[in-house]
Amino acid sequence: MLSIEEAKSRLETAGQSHVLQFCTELSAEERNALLEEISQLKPEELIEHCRAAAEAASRHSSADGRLDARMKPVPPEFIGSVSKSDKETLKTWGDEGLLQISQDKVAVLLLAGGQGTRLGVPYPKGMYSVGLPSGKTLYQIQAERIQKVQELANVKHGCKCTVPWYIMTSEFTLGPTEKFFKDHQYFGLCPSNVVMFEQRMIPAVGFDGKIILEKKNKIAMAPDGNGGLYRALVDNKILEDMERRSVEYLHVYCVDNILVKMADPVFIGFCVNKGADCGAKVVDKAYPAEPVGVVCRVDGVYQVIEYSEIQPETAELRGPGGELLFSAGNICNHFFTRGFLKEVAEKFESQLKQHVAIKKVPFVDGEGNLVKPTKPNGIKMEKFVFDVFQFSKKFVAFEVLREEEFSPLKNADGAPLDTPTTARRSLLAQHYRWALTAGGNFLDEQDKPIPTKHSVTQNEDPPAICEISPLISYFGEGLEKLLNQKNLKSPFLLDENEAKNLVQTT
Ligand SMILES: CC(=O)N[C@H]1[C@@H](OP(=O)(O)OP(=O)(O)OC[C@H]2O[C@@H](n3ccc(=O)[nH]c3=O)[C@H](O)[C@@H]2O)O[C@H](CO)[C@@H](O)[C@@H]1O
Repeated sequence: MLSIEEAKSRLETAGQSHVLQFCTELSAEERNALLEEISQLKPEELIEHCRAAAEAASRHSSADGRLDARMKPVPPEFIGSVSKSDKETLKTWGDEGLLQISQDKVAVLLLAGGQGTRLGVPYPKGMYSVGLPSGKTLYQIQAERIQKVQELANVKHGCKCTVPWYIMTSEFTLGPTEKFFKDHQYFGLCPSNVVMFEQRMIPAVGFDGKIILEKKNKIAMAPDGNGGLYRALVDNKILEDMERRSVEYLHVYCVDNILVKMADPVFIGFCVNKGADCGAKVVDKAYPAEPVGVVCRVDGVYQVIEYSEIQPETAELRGPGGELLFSAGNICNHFFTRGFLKEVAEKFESQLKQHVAIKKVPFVDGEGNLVKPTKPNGIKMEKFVFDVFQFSKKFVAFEVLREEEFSPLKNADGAPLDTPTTARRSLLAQHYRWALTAGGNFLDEQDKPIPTKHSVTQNEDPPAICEISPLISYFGEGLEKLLNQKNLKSPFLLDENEAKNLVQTT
């Protein structure tokens, strides 16, 4: 640990002496906590960080840094598409993906270091349960999809493969996430195949370039954005771990999409077949202001322009047929080869753009009183996971169906969109469709047939409640032998026990 003198000189060099202004009032324990935080901050990096933050904030308010004028849509022929591909092609990609999975070459990597401020729960988002009949949390659903995709590859190729699960956490999420997994016996996965690691935290800075103190002995720190992944991979020697396990392909995804297809064989197979080193799943944007980034080209280079950084006029632009010009909505599902990640981590990480968020950051004033600002007073700097696309030698985009693959949980119930209710409904609507396609008939509590509805929106519950465990079906496969011509009483929960019952009654 640093001594007070060392901390003083470090902070003086960086022009941040005020961080120790309450030092004499602190207990030994409180002082040590502050010294520990200061010891994490390297003086050169700190100087650069505070300078860049203040500069970025002044640029932020001007229009200079905007890319809108240079944005071009991704040409349609460069986007692979689920809806525009025939069954045979989709099967070829899916088979390729399962082959790679069977050879232990595929891993998933979850970005779970965010604070989930909009949802407003005091624990990591993955621990959230959206109120499904099974009560499953997002983490449990994801874990079970990993088990199922392993099983699909095992059955097809007669192997016993592993899809390791890397989970990037932050100071906010590591402890509770670890505990949650332990308390739930890793949801049936082998603990050694679930690798949690922590991203870095960086200080929030005021408009004057000074670090903000959130308590007398605590710097206001925030995770360095999901693009902090690349530094975290190096800090925690994750690329070496991947190499040891012979992992070549990574499916990187964000925590809150209840429909996420873990290690999606079709996406992996598509990217591998195209020889891509980097790829992104996209959906057609639902409406111009939808809070999703758009995949586009700027000066011929692929990149995502985040929803917070695009002008509303640009988002509204339409093509000749009335369709949105920038319609390739980023769903934060990325494909990377290990080789590409290594190159980024070794050569390009320092070139990643710093994105600026101007926020209200609670702080202690000169007298030590806690102030909750009513106006934004602080700058948080973040890197974004997709900012590495520009370094790709072969980038591909893959358009998937929203109703099958994207329903994010961002807001608390009461908000119009992306809530626990919309997430639950999306999953139940999907399982309802799968059950109907498999030939099931739904009955109500009085054993009366429930009329079929072929299109269910996010604003309503499906006419019958049906939840299918990921351990039974990954993308709707294998249900016909269980459900064809069966009467299913709503609410119907198809888990392993129910599957056994159904087999016995066939
Ligand atoms: C920067 C980024 O990817 N933005 C995408 C993200 O936006 P959005 O603004 O929704 O991004 P979130 O803040 O939810 O973060 C996305 C993911 O990154 C994780 N996270 C975030 C911050 C951090 O420091 N560490 C960390 O691991 C979060 O836990 C989450 O799993 O998802 C949308 C789809 O739902 C996309 O359209 C956006 O383009």
